[in-house]
This record gives sequence, C-alpha cells and structure tokens, in this order.
Amino acid sequence: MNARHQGSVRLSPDQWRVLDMVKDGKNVFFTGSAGTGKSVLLRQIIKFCGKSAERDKSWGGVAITASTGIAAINIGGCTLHSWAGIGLGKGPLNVLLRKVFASGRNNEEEDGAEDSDSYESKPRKQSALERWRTTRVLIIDEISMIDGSLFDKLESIAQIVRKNPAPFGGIQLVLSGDFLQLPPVPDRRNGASVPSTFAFEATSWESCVGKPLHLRKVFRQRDQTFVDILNAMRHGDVSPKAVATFNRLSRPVHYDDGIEPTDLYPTRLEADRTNHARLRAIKSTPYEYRAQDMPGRDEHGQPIPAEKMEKLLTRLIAPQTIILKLGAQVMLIKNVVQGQFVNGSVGQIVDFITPFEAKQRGTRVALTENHRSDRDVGRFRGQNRNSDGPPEIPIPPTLFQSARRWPLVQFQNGHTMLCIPDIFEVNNANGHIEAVRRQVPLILAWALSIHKSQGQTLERVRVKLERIFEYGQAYVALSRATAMERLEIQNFDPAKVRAHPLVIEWMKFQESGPAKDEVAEDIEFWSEDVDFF
Ligand SMILES: Nc1ncnc2c1ncn2[C@@H]1O[C@H](COP(=O)(O)OP(=O)(O)OP(=O)(O)O)[C@@H](O)[C@H]1O
Repeated sequence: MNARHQGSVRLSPDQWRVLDMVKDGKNVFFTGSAGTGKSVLLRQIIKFCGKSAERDKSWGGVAITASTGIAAINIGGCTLHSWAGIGLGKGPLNVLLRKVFASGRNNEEEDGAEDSDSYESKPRKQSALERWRTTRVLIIDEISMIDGSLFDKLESIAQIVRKNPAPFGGIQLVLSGDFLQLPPVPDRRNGASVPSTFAFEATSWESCVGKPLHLRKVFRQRDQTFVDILNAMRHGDVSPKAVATFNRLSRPVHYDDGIEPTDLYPTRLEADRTNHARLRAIKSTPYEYRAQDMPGRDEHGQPIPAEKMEKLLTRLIAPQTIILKLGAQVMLIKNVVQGQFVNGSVGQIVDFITPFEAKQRGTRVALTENHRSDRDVGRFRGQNRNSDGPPEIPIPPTLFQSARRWPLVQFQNGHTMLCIPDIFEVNNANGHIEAVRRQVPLILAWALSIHKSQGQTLERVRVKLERIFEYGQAYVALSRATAMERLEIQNFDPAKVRAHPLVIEWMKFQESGPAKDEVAEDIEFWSEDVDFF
C-alpha cells in the first residue's frame, strides 16, 4: 500500500512536500493562513523525528521548542529560551554565550557530587552546552514571536559552540508560524515598550531557512467565498463586498441545544468578566475542583521548589481551581477522541455524576493516554469497547471507588462525556517533567480572549470587534470560525482590520507566483497516524 494512504490521515500535497524536505534533512520554514494545518503538520514532523531518533540512537537529538510557554505546551516541548540556556535572552552575544558555557561547567561539577536525593529516579541531566552540541533538529513553533536580533545571536551561539561555520552551526531548522497572525507581546522595560524585530529581519534568516514554504489548502473552512474574504483580511484588505458580508453577519444565531456561541474578546480581562458574570447568574450548586499540583525536576535534575512550580503552572490553560455549575458552558482542553471530543470542543454541563454512575448509564468517560498508567488498568483491558470505534481506554478501577462527582458535558455534536481529571505537564529543556497539574480538562467557554483562541477551531463564534487593538487580531478572531452561518460579528469596522506593513512588504518578495488559498475538498475523518517509513 502506498505509505501516503496508510492510516486515514491525508496530508495535503503542500504538507507532504514540507515533511519530505524535513526527511531529506533540509531546513524549512513553513507558513500559511489560519487553518491550513500547520499544527497538524508540525505534530507529524515531531512524530517522524521522534521515531527516527528512537530507531537509530546515533541519529541525534530533537529539540521541540516554541517561542511562548503556551505554544510549547501545545506541542509537548519547552520554550526556545529554556532549551538554549539563555535565561531571558537579554544582553549581547558574549553574555548569552557565557551562560551556555557556564551550564556545561555547572553540570560537570554536579556530576562529581554525591547524589543523596531520593526524590525519584533522577533523569540524566544534559546541560544547555550539551544540547547545543548534540541536537540534530531544532523545531521552533510560533517563530513569528521570536525577535530577529535574538535569532542572529542564537545562530552565532550554534556556530561557536559547535565549531561549525555552516548556517545555524549545521543544526537542521524546522520553523513554523504565520507572521500575519498575532505579533510578539512587546518587551516592557521600565514601563516603556521596547520595539522588537521580526525573525525574518535577522541577518542570518535567509541563509538559514531561505524562502518560506506555503501551505495553501485550508481545512478549517469549506466555503471558498469565506476563505477568500479571510485571506484578503489576513493581508489587511477588506473590500466593500466583504464589509457588506460581515455586516450581514451581525444577526444573532440561535441554536436549539442551548449551547451558545463563544464570545471572543481582545483582552483576557473582558473574557474573564463575562465568564464569571454568567456563572454567577446560575443559581444552582457550585462544584469546586482544585487541581493536584506536583513538582518535577529542572533541567539540572534538581527538584523544583513549590514557588517555582506555581509559576510554571500558570502557563497551563488548566486553572488551579475551577468552579462549575449545572448549565455552565465549557470547553474541553484535551484531545480525547480525534474528530469528536477535541481540544476546543464546546459544550454544556448537564449533570454531575460519579464514574460508577457513568458506567451504569453507558456514558463515555474522558480517558486519555494519561490514564493508562494506572496500576490496575491491565486487569480490565478489553472490557470497555465501543462497537463502532477504536477500543476505548479502560476506566481505571480506582475511579469507581470514588464517590466524587465530575461534570457530565453535552457537546455540540450531541454526545455526552464525563470529564474526569487529566494530567497537564510543563516540560523542561531535556524533555523531562518540571511540574504536573491534575485537573478537570475544562475551562469556562461563554467567552475567550483572542490570544487564547489562537490555534483553536471553533464551531460557533461571536466576535466583538470594537476594542481590537493589535495587528492581525481581527483576522485571528474571525478565522477561528468554521462557517459563516455560525459566525456572528458585532460592530464590524474595516479600520480594525490591520496587517503589519513590514510583514506585508516582506511577503511580497516571498510569494512564489499568484497562488491562492483553496478549501480542501473531500475531507474525511482521519487519525493523525501516518506511516513514515
Ligand atoms: N491533512 C488534513 N486533513 C484533514 N484535516 C486537517 C488536515 N490538516 C489540518 N486539518 C484540520 O484543519 C483544522 C486546522 O488545522 P490546524 O489547527 O493544524 O491549522 P493551523 O494552520 O495550525 O491553524 P492556525 O494558524 O489557525 O493555528 C483542524 O481542525 C485540523 O484537524
């Protein structure tokens, strides 16, 4: 069978082209409009690199990084700064280099010391210096949020540490992002914001990654007219026809199942206020869920102090405490069943029940790979099968003994699921766990900030545009929607649609021909398993 058709995933030809280049050891920067499958492709690349490294121990290290903590968590990696061992990344090259070399010395000293710590099996620690020397592939997601001057400094560090004058010291670069979505949060020093540069402005950018590879097939929306309007908007263009279309979308949309569209707001404060007001307005019993937080180890193998653990865990989308009530609108923040219950699925709490009651009612329980590690699971394997789907992960028996009630959520697809706690991790630069949170995988979802919605696919959306303040923000908000029929726009103002002029200028020289975005036809249900070899 052709490897490209094995499993049910069907990468687009553009996605395959990038994957093939990565397999050939080429440096790549791939970009594309919202919904063109950049995250899906990145997950496949990470899988490919992971499998290659597993099959052949001499293959080299794979560094999975992103510009921000949240983006890093989404791909199971760490921030670029922490992988590189450069602290906050401020200061000139020699200061950053000193930090990297010092990490190597500290490690040697610690290796010689007696290890009296019995906390847990200590991972083999790798210093930043070793990481720079042994990494074969460096993956950076959301590259649009990396400063250009920092990119140059990192390339110099790579060349010096690896004693290799090749671009980026010979490390294979895999970069992903869209410079026309949200720009980096400005660096604030002494109250003033310090202007940052884009990574493509770096002197070494051209030699390191060359021309961008564009993903052109849009998977999120299926309506070509909508895709065309969004694409023009991405470039800051709103035609009178588009204005008329968006004005027509100011009508309210009603849904029979009582699940409302999620309101997208420019700031987190506005979104939080809406969620709390809506929750307060419900008069039923509140259920409070406090997370169980556990510290892990830092990149030097040292236990993480409680204070640092708390700080690290603020990066997670899962809150320390969440109060839920019957009728609350919530969003799932874990992938449970591909295509059915995924990160971003919105629903309403219809009951609070125990796992035992869920089993009696034949209701699905939100079990993920994280629940497999339960010691007793093996005994119950095979008992809990879904006749028309893949075998379900068995419910850990210890769960049945618990009288604790968890939220039962009815999702927009009409199906219900009991949302029991899951594991959320923050990893360190060596891929080990720095902190763990065990929490119900839900957040309130009457409203979301546009920043939080970046990367999400939302079936029902209402966007309030009057307070938009950032380049790309209106585009990110509207492009979360899958269809105009389920998109509501309030106070549309074309002046709020802005694309960064520098990016537009740069893009003109990068586009290869008059290609345009096209909707992907004939999308089937798919899993993300591709046979690589
Ligand atoms: N090859 C594919 N086949 C089917 N569906 C796909 C494929 N690639 C992506 N998708 C689906 O398209 C939607 C958008 O994908 P994804 O989130 O990866 O896009 P993105 O380019 O990262 O978007 P954004 O820039 O908005 O974060 C998701 O629902 C994803 O499951």
